Amino acid sequence: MDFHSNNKVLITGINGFTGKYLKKYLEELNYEVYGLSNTIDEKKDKIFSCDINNQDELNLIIKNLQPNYIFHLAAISNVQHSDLVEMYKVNVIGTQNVLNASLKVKKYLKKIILASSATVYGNQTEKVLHENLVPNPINHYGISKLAMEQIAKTYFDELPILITRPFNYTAPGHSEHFVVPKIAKAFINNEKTIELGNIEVYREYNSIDYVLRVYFELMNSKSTGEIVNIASGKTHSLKEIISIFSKLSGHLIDIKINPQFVRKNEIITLAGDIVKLKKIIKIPKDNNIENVVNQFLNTNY
Ligand SMILES: C[C@H]1O[C@H](OP(=O)(O)OP(=O)(O)OC[C@H]2O[C@@H](n3cnc4c(=O)[nH]c(N)nc43)[C@H](O)[C@@H]2O)[C@@H](O)[C@@H](O)C1=O
Repeated sequence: MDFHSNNKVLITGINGFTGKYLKKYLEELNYEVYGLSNTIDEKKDKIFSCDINNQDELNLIIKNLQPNYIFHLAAISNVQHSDLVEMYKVNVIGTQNVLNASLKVKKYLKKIILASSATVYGNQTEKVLHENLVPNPINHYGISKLAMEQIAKTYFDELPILITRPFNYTAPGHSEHFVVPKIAKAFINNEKTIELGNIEVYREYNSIDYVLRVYFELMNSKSTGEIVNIASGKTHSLKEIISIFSKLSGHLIDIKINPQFVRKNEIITLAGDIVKLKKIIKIPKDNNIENVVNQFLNTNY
């Protein structure tokens, strides 16, 4: 008789921003959560030290673990990351390695969720981005994520893969390489000025609770062999974000434009269409920009 548990989850990049939140969320729902991390030297509890660019190491861990679900979150996620070789190696080849290793345990697997990115769309004429648009990435990060998607599609016949395209989301614990945590830190430290790049840019800044809930629902949905946005469709300009921080903190800040932070290849708007997502899952309600800002303001930096 097979005593395999059925609720074993493996998260790659478990010590990253989303990985840490997802681990906690799934453990609270009684899933058995394991992880891979390249930021630890040796195995600690259920977290294995593993570089996804080491195929042999990956094969061994995944083969022994026999997970039922895999969330592949390990990636270079900073759009401006300067080491392009590393970016392509981790985002593209790393994904191929995870999928290769997954083939060895495919009889146990119910779902592999891949975190691609909304940046694969680039700048489009459509205001709201739906999954049938032809991707048009304009930076290496988006290109690496599109390459990752294309590779994943070649495994669709063999593995239960769902490719997700998360739009921007943030929460405390997110690196200050990203704009909202950077703004939050300036407000919390009562700084007089903040230096930013392009501020006439529009992004969704979804809450982590929203994204975790969507991931969970997708993991338990029947959907595989396709691509779906993790989006809300609600965008905010950076000016608006600053004014929400001002309103909720009672603190005013001057914005200085620093050319160092101005991106040449800029995506002006990333607003996701949620029609397809809605067909697969029930959209969670808890997604409000003021709650996102308050989460930051209530955190010590
Ligand atoms: C969907 C996508 O979402 C994220 O990528 P991102 O949109 O590049 O995120 P961000 O927070 O770095 O920039 C947001 C906007 O804000 C502008 N901006 C202005 N001034 C500063 C500034 O000073 N710093 C930063 N970081 N951005 C600035 C910047 O030019 C951009 O227009 C990642 O999670 C990525 O992994 C992902 O998949």
